[in-house]
Amino acid sequence: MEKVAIVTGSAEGLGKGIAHRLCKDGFKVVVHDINEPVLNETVKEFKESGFDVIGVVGNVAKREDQFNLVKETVEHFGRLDVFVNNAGVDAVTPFLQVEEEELNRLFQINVNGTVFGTQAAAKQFIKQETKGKIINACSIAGHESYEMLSTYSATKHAVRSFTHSSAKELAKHQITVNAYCPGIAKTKMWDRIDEEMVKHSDNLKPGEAFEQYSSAIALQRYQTPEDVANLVSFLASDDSDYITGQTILTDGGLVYR
Ligand SMILES: NC(=O)C1=CN([C@@H]2O[C@H](COP(=O)(O)OP(=O)(O)OC[C@H]3O[C@@H](n4cnc5c(N)ncnc54)[C@H](O)[C@@H]3O)[C@@H](O)[C@H]2O)C=CC1
Ligand SMILES: CC(=O)C(C)=O
Repeated sequence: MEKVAIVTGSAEGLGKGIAHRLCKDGFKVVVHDINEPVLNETVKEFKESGFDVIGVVGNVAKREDQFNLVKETVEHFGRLDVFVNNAGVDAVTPFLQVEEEELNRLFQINVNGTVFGTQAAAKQFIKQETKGKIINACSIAGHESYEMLSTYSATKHAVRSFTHSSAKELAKHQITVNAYCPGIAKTKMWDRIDEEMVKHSDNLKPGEAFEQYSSAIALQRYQTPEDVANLVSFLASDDSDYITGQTILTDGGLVYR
């Protein structure tokens, strides 16, 4: 029996890399994103590679969209086995200038989105009477708090906490909840972070914030979506069945916990 996985925010970036890897691992995959045109391109590309995928448009911050995502998945593929809460957004702001709009936007997407996704997936696993795997996007910023990234870091600390508490509550249903904590990956997220850090600095040039963060990586290279997907592939596999409530760093040696 082929298993079914959902990856939120997977039209591009780390999510796309994760969805691609799960397809290669033999999963039927639901590619999901708020950005419909890019989502359609990714679904087309995956289908041309022979992968069994569908695309669903939605906003993780909306509870109804998250439950609808699971409903559409089950209607199409008949079941759900893995839910990856990958979608997330960033903000670069000096702490004294952080406004309510930023706090609401980041918490609604990064935290509420993860909670709603976890609830929707767990209810489906319980209904199916099967084990299930929930895998959350945390970050090095869920273990360490960064200057100019205070709201973002707070949301990722919250994701880490929800990973722990939901894992404790859902374990009796044989549902595991774990998180991957990437370091510095050159996706559009880091392009935006670099651009904003330059704006808030007197001496940084474009690319230099990314270079500064990357230069601290022990393995001496920035992260690729494949690096992240390697960990998520393991967390989605039966080999991780005895692991729950863990928020695992995959950062090339940057934050040590
Ligand atoms: N890039 C990095 O270095 C790191 C990224 N992460 C986390 O990994 C995850 C993926 O990051 P990236 O791929 O770098 O980001 P990205 O910005 O490159 O891609 C994010 C994707 O999520 C989608 N998305 C955004 N808001 C959404 C919403 N409300 N509903 C549905 N989809 C939405 C976007 O359209 C985009 O396709 C995020 O949770 C991020 O916080 C964690 C650590 C490091
Ligand atoms: C984007 C991100 O999680 C960091 C801290 O680089």
